[in-house]
Amino acid sequence: MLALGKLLELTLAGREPAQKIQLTVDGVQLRWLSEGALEVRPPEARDNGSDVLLSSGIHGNETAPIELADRLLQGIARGEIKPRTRILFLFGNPEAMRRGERYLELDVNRLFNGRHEQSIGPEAMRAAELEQLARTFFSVPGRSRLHYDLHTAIRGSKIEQFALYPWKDGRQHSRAELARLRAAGMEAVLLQNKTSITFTAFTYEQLEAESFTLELGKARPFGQNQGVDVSRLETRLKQIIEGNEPATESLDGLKLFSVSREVIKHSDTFVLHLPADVENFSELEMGYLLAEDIAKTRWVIEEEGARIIFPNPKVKNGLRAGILIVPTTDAGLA
Ligand SMILES: O=C(O)CCC(=O)N[C@@H](CCC(=O)O)C(=O)O
Ligand SMILES: [Zn+2]
Repeated sequence: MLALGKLLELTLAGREPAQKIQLTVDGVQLRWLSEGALEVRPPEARDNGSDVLLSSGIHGNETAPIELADRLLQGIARGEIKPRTRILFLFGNPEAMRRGERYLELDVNRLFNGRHEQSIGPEAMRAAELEQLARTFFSVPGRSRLHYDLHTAIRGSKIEQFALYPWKDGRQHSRAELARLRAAGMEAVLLQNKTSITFTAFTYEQLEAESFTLELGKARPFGQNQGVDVSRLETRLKQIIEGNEPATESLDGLKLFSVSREVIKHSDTFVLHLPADVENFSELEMGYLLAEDIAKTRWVIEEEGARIIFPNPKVKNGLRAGILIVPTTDAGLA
């Protein structure tokens, strides 16, 4: 096995490889770019013109996606997976991965689209570096661009695997990409309707990639992910990488949601009226008092069919403490 196929091992050990470029037996180039960052380039004759960014470990304790990326990269390094796409593997927050924590001081996934410029510290610098790595990778004109940012969630979920699709003014969400996600095992997609400061929002809004945050189950430590079934996603990713993806147009069984409101925590007096173990996608009744904050701010459910995802009263002031979502249709898809 090539040393660069062990990017995860290198990253967890905080080591730089002696050799930065290696070739697999069938001529695939692996190039180490920076800590937790490696580019895969197929031989020119095999290149199908697609660029795929696979990020994981943006939150250091979300290990199932990191292990999935590691398996794919090892398969490539051993010559078992034969890529026809360029691929950029990124482990988002190496120091948090080493410590088994979501983040150290700042949530990296709230520092994109320029937000890192308003902060200091290692995570702000890492977000800037990730933006630069993604910008360089997606700078070749005329190629298709796909970004999957792989996560697991803090809590259990009534819908286990789902995607979040960023938004940009004047750009329509793609039905073909949703069909691809359905085939990869996603059960629901949340269609965003405003700009954001996450990694996928950056690559979608600024780099013209088709970008998705994928939630794959509940976050657990390394080696304890038997309960997170990524088999359908893994199969689809291999097919995308090898350029032999079966055609699919079906959205059958895929639930679509849109954002009704983001619940923003404004002060330390913020209170969320939900049990600590509430699951993502839990339904909330009309009239339910969801949260209270400074200056008698009240969040009362006014939407028919409302559900909550990512409820988290512990976020820093000014950040999202949950998303209220409602069912939507496929009417706006391109
Ligand atoms: O379980 C949670 O509360 C958070 C899980 C997670 O990390 N989700 C991502 C979603 C990113 C997006 O909105 O596209 C995050 O919160 O960063
Ligand atoms: Zn995450």
